Amino acid sequence: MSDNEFSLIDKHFKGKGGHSHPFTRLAIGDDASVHGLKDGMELVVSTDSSVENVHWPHDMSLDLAADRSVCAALSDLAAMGAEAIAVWVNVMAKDKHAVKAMAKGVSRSLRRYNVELVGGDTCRSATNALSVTVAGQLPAGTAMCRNTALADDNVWLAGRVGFHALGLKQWMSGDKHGEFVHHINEITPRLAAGVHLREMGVRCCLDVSDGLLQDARHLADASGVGMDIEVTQVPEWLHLCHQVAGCEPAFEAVVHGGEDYALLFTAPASMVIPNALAVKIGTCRAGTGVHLYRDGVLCSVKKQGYLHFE
Ligand SMILES: Nc1ncnc2c1ncn2[C@@H]1O[C@H](COP(=O)(O)OP(=O)(O)OP(=O)(O)O)[C@@H](O)[C@H]1O
Ligand SMILES: Cc1ncc(C[n+]2csc(CCOP(=O)(O)O)c2C)c(N)n1
Ligand SMILES: [Mg+2]
Repeated sequence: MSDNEFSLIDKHFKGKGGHSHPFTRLAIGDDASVHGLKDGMELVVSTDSSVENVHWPHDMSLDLAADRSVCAALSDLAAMGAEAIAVWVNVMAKDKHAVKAMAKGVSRSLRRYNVELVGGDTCRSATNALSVTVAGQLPAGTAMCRNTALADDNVWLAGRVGFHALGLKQWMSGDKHGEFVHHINEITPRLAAGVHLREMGVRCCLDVSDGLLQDARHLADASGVGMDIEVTQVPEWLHLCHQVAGCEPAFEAVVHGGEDYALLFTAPASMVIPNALAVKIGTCRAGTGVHLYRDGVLCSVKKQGYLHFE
């Protein structure tokens, strides 16, 4: 008998994620999943869509695209400092081959981070796409939010920026084996770093999906502070300048390139952050707006980061 959506779900999704978490009482198979949190814990939920030709190039393999989509969604849990505990994946596919390919990437990514697939939906669609809902938990009152930066905080970055954008540029220009291309295949949700930062007492964080400047503005605006960032302090700045033939394209990628999913966070100057975890790239100040400096010189930046409807 040929596959229909029910046999596809049984074969390719049921039991294909990471291990079950005590949070989940009922997973795939019923009308809904059932969950319960321990006293003193809070539930953190986020949802994220990825669409072919918008979030990944049409000539990228669908299992990699699905892997990336799950990781991008998990990154929002990392940004909140939550432990990932369950994922729901809606798969919208042009045909059953696409379902199988996307299921492979979903399974691989969830096993990598050992998060259970507890439900989802599978349907035919004019365009291949995924919508990924993620749930996490953390001790009540400890979530790292965007609106809690203070005027004297330092600004830190855990992870790299610019690499994904440079990889995408190479891929789109036909250079499928360019030195940066592998960065578009491997989105890393910084889950362990997020939990570590939250446990250290960090309270203000977001993940950089749309570009350093745009996301820094989100954090600064939400907190009602200004921010000064020294762009040359981002990890591997000089490497980027050398590898992409100059600091101009490196600046463009670092400032506006999204999808590296580094964690941008602020912390009081008294808080010691290990070098292995993050680098200091700036400071908050009273006022508004994000000022970018390059070797101490204020830069005038007109462009925005990634915007869906521009
Ligand atoms: N259609 C919608 N309905 C309700 N809330 C929405 C909708 N779209 C976005 N939001 C909310 O707006 C806020 C910002 O959404 P956005 O997708 O920009 O999140 P982000 O974490 O900044 O970016 P990313 O999704 O790239 O991680 C989130 O709280 C999100 O839940
Ligand atoms: C084919 C193709 N074109 C452009 C991009 C770049 N891109 C798409 S969405 C996004 C921001 C994050 O998404 P969201 O804000 O929806 O979470 C970025 C930087 C890509 N990855 N693939
Ligand atoms: Mg986010």
